[in-house]
Amino acid sequence: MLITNIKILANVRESQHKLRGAELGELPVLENAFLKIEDGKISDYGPMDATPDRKGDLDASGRIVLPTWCDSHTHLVFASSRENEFIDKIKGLSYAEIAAKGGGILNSARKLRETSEDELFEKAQNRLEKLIQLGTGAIEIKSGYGLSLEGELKMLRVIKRLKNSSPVPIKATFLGAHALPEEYKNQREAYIRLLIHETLPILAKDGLADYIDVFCEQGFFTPEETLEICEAGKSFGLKAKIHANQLSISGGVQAGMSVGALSVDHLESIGEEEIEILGKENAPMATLLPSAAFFLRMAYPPARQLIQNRAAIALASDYNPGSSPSGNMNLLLSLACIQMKMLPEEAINAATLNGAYAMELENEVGSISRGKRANFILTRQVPSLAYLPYSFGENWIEKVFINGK
Ligand SMILES: N=CN[C@@H](CCC(=O)O)C(=O)O
Ligand SMILES: [Zn+2]
Repeated sequence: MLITNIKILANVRESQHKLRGAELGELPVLENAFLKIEDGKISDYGPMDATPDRKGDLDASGRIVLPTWCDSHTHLVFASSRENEFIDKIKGLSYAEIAAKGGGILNSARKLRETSEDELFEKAQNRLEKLIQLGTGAIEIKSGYGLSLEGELKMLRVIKRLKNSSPVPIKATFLGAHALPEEYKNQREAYIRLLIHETLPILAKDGLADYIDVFCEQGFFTPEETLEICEAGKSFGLKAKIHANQLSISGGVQAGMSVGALSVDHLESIGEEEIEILGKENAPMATLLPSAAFFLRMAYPPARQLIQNRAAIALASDYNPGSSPSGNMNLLLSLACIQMKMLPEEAINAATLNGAYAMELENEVGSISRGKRANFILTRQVPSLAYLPYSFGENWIEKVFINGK
């Protein structure tokens, strides 16, 4: 397939690396370009005057082509929505107060227990199909609503089925340490032992997870526990992706740095020390989830300061029923620009190439590069790239291509 007369072909890269600091603002584009796809992969691209066949199969005049979104942090597998808590929040209860009275993650865990594996799979598959139509072309999905040996394995098996049935690449993360389950209320150590000595060996043997995650937060898991769990994951070959500094300065960034995490995610509550750590060359990806801050009416992560200090930033949806009941990456792009003052180029890089790095999928997706999957978005006729985050809520997508289809 040959697409011709593309007004702007965005994020075109012959070579690449993880984008830090000012590099996030550099989005390579080609104007009046063509894109060629063979066997589901990008085989060529270039300026229109360099193509011998100017007719092509699809005329993209006036329209932009950009890589699909790489959503590196989601909780896509869950049993049901939690709009009753949404009402509680409107009435003034905080996320922590809702969690303390048995809502939140524990509420989702109760519902998951009553839901069959097949039903969970169908619901998640349905959500994933909708996300693909909204431009998501690679995704990470966490467990963490099982909170028992059987429950966590059930979630991870659902994610494995999604991997096998979906056309987009998927990474699975074990988040058994998402909350202390009710039955273990007064037995933290026993629950951590269950995660490390019983659950991890089984899921590793069955190849059910790529990464390990811990909710490192006051009232959830301490930095010491986070380290212990992540080190155990590491011994089974699972790199860490940590829920860090969402509700408080939790020590999650330091834990992530010391365990060599692939990413530390959230970062609504960070200070100078954490920002400095994240600017180091070997620091984990700082994954920002502005739709969770939006939904919970919390302060947004300090994206500008992070960029100034050379952090590598990815943007992800955090799609989950409690703090971000939307996986819409287009809206997220607008939130990143409007609320965190990221420039459109920075936000697009963070939601594509850096998102791919946060899932170790950088050789498959995240940019328009020869040999990568032909996963890209074709927009409707739009005036410019900046129009995409500017026109928040508008559906400017004409078509989403996955593996060239
Ligand atoms: N903060 C922890 N986990 C999710 C929320 C999960 C839930 O509320 O169900 C998050 O990333 O925001
Ligand atoms: Zn999350």
